[in-house]
Amino acid sequence: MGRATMRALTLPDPVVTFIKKLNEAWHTNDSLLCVGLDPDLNKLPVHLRNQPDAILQFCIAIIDATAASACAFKPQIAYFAALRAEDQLEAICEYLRAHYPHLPIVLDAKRGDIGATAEQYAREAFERYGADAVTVNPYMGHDSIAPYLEWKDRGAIVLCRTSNPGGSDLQFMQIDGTPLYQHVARLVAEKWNSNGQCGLVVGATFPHELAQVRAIVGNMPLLVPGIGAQGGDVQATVTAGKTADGSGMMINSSRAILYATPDPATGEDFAQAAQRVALATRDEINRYRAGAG
Ligand SMILES: O=c1ccn([C@@H]2O[C@H](COP(=O)(O)O)[C@@H](O)[C@H]2O)c(=O)[nH]1
Repeated sequence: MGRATMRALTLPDPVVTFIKKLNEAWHTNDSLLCVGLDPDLNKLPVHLRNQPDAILQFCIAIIDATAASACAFKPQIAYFAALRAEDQLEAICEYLRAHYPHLPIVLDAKRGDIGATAEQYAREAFERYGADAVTVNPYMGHDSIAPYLEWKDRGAIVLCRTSNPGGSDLQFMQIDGTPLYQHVARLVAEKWNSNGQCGLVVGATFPHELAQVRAIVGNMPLLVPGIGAQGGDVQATVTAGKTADGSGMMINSSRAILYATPDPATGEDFAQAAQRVALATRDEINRYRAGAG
């Protein structure tokens, strides 16, 4: 298990809010790239696959290789839960806090439930994993989000216009002549964000909608998945979603970075390949941040 076995529990500094940490990460690393941690055992290099802590070793190698190019890390909880590897996710979050305390951890869990259950989900994200922010589903309304907002120093990132094609089924429904995703954006910006801790998920696969959301929510941070494996256009994404100072987004890429190795059969150089792609993606994003506005 290497360095991560020696962990003592450290939690995020309560006076450093998610938003402050994210702002500093954008500037310190000159990056809007969020590296997604979606470990799929079948895609891991063969020399790691049969090890009991394969997920942990793989993710730590990816983190060390890409941290200098990233503004955040986004572990997707399903990849860990499906493999009964939540203990490895805990160790990964602990490792991130210990070695890269300036980079926010965004737990992608897309939780949504009644308030009493949401309280437990919030504890899971913020206490168990020590995440700086968690993704949540707005479908059940304000009382299902309120327990996350009680954690004033952490972020709640609300699904708004998701990157998948089927997102249009509901998110494009017209209500009073306006699509539902815009109602969500307005609701979060004007009501739910009273403590300034909210963000929105908007897919890079829909740059037009990304621009619409940016116009509604001002400088609110947006988590933007959909470049890389999903084919979203980087230039269109940055142009549509950046704030006046050329920041405002965590543009996520998972598979394109995690499985960048040219030889998945041996995969010995997977971390180097990930480093190369992360750096190139960060630089490509940065090319379109200049001349912001
Ligand atoms: O609208 C959404 C919301 C979340 N995701 C998540 O982001 C990553 C994308 O992975 P890639 O390999 O870069 O496609 C993944 O964890 C999704 O669950 C999203 O894609 N779209």
